[in-house]
Amino acid sequence: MTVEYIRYRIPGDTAAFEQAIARAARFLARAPQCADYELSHRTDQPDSYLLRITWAAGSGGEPIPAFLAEIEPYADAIEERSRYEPAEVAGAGGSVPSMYEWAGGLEALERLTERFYQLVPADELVGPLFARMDPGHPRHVALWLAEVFGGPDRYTRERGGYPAMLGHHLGKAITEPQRRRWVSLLLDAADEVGLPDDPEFRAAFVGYLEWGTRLALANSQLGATPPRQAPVPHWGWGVAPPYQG
Ligand code: HEM
Repeated sequence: MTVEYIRYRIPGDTAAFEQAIARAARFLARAPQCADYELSHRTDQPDSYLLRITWAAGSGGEPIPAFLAEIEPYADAIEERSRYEPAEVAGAGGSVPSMYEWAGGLEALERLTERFYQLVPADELVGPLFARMDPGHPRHVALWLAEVFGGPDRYTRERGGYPAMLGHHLGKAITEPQRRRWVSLLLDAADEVGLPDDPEFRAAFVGYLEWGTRLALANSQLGATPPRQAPVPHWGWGVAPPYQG
């Protein structure tokens, strides 16, 4: 993930500038390589603006021609344009903890997946799928969940990110009863290891599991052609944005 900052000084019509950026932003909103964006202006210098664009992990921030065409008239007003990579220090601030923090961090997610993969082998529906499971599997899935729920991006850096995760499911032909059992066993494990059981956390947690397992099922069917490249999804407390094709 990279974050691009574009700092503008607009001596003239700031309303026209904001409208131009709003038009340009429609193209950011539709671009899969854009994870987030925000325009703000300096409190003590209202003609000084900062456009922040967060490029999705693994995307490289490929140019978006329609977006660039809209901001082109303000090219001379750019005072600084630079890209940053997030360092290790990150958080959501004091107001809203990430689901990762709320769950208890990596240690709690590892307890969850360790217990889950103790339950799995004995299960007649999903056990056979995991017969040749890599011994590091519980830890790898914990790293994935950590990244999804707002923790460090270690699955991307250490395990190959979305393409690797997808590769593990391709051709497995997961059935709906297996999917349901997978979710059910994971929730049993969540209760057993004492993951937070408040309504808000569990609603968001189950929301991700439903979404993720339904994708895993679809992607695992013979002949499925899921996207081979995509960022690791980031799941938060609210609802998922609408699927726009
Ligand atoms: C939210 C849903 C899911 C998540 C987050 C998830 C996560 C993962 C991850 C991260 C891996 C790769 C681990 C590694 O890097 O070594 C993996 C592999 C795998 N997953 Fe899933 N998975 C999900 C759903 C499912 C479902 C529903 C099934 C089957 C019922 C399934 C079966 C498997 C199998 C068989 C492997 C390969 C295990 C091995 O042989 O090492 N997954 N999963």
